[in-house]
Amino acid sequence: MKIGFIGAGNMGRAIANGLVAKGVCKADALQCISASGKGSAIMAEQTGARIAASKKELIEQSDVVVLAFKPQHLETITDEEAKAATGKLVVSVLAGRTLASMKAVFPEASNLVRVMPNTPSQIGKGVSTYCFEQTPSDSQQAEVNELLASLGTAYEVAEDQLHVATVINGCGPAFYFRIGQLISEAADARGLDKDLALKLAAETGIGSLELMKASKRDPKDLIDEVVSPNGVTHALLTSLDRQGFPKIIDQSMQDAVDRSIELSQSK
Ligand SMILES: NC(=O)C1=CN([C@@H]2O[C@H](COP(=O)(O)OP(=O)(O)OC[C@H]3O[C@@H](n4cnc5c(N)ncnc54)[C@H](O)[C@@H]3O)[C@@H](O)[C@H]2O)C=CC1
Ligand SMILES: O=C(O)[C@@H]1CCC=N1
Repeated sequence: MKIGFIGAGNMGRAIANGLVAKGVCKADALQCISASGKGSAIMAEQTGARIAASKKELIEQSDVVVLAFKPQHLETITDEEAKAATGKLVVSVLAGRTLASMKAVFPEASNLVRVMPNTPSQIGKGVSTYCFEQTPSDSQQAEVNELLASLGTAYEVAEDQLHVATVINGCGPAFYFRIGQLISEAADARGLDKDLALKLAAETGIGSLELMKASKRDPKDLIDEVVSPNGVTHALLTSLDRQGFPKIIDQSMQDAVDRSIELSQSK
């Protein structure tokens, strides 16, 4: 499978690295192009991908075209470039950009896939959500399965669910990193070494979330196992609730969903 990346920033490189690491794509089957040439130079160095001379050439020489630039730039694809995608599978990771807006730009593509991946794909621990524009052929489904499996796990969702899914799995890593950052800063301020605090936070996070996933138990039951009556966890959770933590989570998710909807309506 020959894959071409238009855009070679954080996400494009995370995917390309995953593909090469899992052997889905040999380096000589990968191409990339970026706006300034900086991202594509890094991707080329990391993966062995070839840097294409133009987007048109990249599209012509790829079986699958991955759009990995900023959502606002979808309409910078020219008619000539779009024509080169006739009969090809076009995969977009552009947050908020709908299948309809992709179809308007790439009317002759064989099929379109909208994917929301995340940065842990860099280490094969990503999770992606995705939807097809048309019911995929067996080979299209197989190609997308193979591509996404190289990044981690993947779940198909209806397109109208992608706004919420984006916040959970696309933005989610930043949420957990922010928690780690705040915990380590608070620990440091109270005399615990910052690096040790970050390790403790990361390993506790990994262990707790693995337990939640493996046990399939209601998070409330898992919380109850930790809380001792009037103990330390009780103090922590009561303080969080008193300060409006549930409302903060709910409102911040709404604000992010609203931004995703806004992006889907923008040109
Ligand atoms: N960073 C993340 O965690 C995630 C990002 N995404 C999506 O991935 C896309 C890329 O995001 P990042 O990699 O974080 O951004 P980035 O800023 O790191 O990379 C963007 C890349 O696109 C290139 N580019 C800019 N304008 C271009 C144009 N007109 N034609 C071709 N290439 C162009 C840039 O040179 C750069 O290589 C965005 O649409 C974002 O919504 C989706 C899921 C997660
Ligand atoms: O911040 C963004 O818009 C993208 C989508 C999910 C992660 N990064």
